[in-house]
Amino acid sequence: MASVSSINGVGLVNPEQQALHPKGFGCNSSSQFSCLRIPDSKKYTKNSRCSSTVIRAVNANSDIDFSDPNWKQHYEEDFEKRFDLPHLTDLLDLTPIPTTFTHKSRAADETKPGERKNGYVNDDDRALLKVIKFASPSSAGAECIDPECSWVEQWVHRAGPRKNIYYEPVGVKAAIVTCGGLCPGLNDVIRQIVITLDIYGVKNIVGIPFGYRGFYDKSLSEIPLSRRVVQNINLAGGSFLGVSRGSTSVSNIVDSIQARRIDMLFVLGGNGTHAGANAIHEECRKRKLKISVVGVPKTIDNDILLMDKTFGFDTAVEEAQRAINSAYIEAHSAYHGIGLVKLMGRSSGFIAMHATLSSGQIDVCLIPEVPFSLEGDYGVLQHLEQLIQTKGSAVVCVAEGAGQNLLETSNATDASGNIILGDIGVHIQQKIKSHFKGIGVHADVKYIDPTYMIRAIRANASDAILCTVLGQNAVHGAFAGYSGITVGICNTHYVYLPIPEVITSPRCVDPNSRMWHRCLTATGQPDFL
Ligand SMILES: Nc1ncnc2c1ncn2[C@@H]1O[C@H](COP(=O)(O)OP(=O)(O)OP(=O)(O)O)[C@@H](O)[C@H]1O
Ligand SMILES: O=P(O)(O)OC[C@H]1O[C@](O)(CO)[C@@H](O)[C@@H]1O
Ligand SMILES: [Mg+2]
Repeated sequence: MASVSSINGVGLVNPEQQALHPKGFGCNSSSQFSCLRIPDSKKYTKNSRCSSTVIRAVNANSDIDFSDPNWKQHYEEDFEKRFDLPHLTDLLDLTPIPTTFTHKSRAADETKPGERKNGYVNDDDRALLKVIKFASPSSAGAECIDPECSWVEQWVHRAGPRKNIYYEPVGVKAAIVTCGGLCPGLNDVIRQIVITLDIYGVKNIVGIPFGYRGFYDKSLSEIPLSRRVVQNINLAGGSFLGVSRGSTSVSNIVDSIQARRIDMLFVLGGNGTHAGANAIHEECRKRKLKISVVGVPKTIDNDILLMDKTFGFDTAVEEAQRAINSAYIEAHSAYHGIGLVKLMGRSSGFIAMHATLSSGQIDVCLIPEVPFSLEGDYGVLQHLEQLIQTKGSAVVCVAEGAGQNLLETSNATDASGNIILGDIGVHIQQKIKSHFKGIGVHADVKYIDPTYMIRAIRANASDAILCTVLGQNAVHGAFAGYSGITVGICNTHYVYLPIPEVITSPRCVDPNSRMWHRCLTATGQPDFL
């Protein structure tokens, strides 16, 4: 179990600075390099956008002395410490009790005591975070730690129910809160957390309404939750509890948690929400409270580090197909038709990239991680001109965070401090229209912005499964006595991760990755610079 000092604080809200601050997570690493430590100076770059410059592994590890024959051992030990999970017993003297969580397997113990089917996970079980051994730094998408690209083992903690727990379920009050923007699957996670708590024997379960606001807005009351209440909530999109952006000081939130006598807090949200959850966890530790704070990462943007994917992403990609297909049909049915679809993705182009790959109908995919020009010989407009000449139509997919350098920025922020982006979709639409008018060529431009429609729907089957497992594991993590952790899926295995490790920056598409290259192969688009 971790000592406080082994947890990298990554500049989260400190006690002096607890009020919310403007932020715009600089996109400093890609999925490929996500496990590597980002130099402190590069963390939480205020209001910077997702950069196309991926920090290559070797640069990120420039503080390692590779001439030391034991560097790998040091790295692996350091990694183990970084991914150690904060536990209530780090600060409190607690005695575990046998778990109350069992599967309903009849003959279980009495006949074969050694063969219980309840399958508890051992605290020392680990999952391997990275599974490819790159032969050379020049291998496509290589993630290297040293210049030779040696094999280094990086293990993270396996999620699941433990044999011993640190709470007597009957006395537990558990709370669930959903923050940030909407995301398909929020209700599935809420539902599964309630059901799993119920199986442990927890009777006092509440929802905090409208995100962190529910902790300080006196006009909002807790929502009692039970199996019966949540039974069908997964059939609808949105959040049964409501969401919000913006907040009060962490100290006020923890005062509220204490006043409500909450023992376990399940926090569903993106990187901002997780920064808040970690700050709440740190404040609880400071006050020596026996409270477990467990996150469940939520974002259609898929921009949380280290995870295969976050829930809601699959659904978003699937729903985006409807918009892309409409744009394609409009474009192909019109004389010189150009379809343009804007998809969400503030810092990362995962939705745009995957929707492009999935649809097979996109000619140009534009994402925040890859800079592009509209004008000029190599610009997007010139390429569209060629497509109109050769194919007679074209379809463009753009992520909302793409090409922000082409727009005038206001520096305005939302209630959570996220920069309000310029509308790249409208900008490109106007540019296409004026370009074709300027060259005297007819073009029929149809712009579709399905962003909120994509976010508000219910989870598809694959996301619903992910939500179910994450919800269960969140509860197992809290009963196991962990706090300041989040749940995720790494290489198809379910794991617990210390919150700071997943929010040092948004996860971004690596322009050198095989996936982006596959996307380029699918569209046939050139570089636009
Ligand atoms: N650094 C921080 N410390 C404490 N609380 C934070 C921090 N950043 C954001 N929050 C709070 O977390 C909540 C959600 O943050 P935010 O609006 O950025 O959404 P998010 O969790 O990043 O999700 P989304 O993916 O929808 O943007 C807000 O109530 C916000 O005030
Ligand atoms: O309009 P809202 O609710 O602030 O949310 C918009 C943001 O939500 C996200 O989907 C993240 O959840 C971003 O891609 C987008 O910028
Ligand atoms: Mg966010």
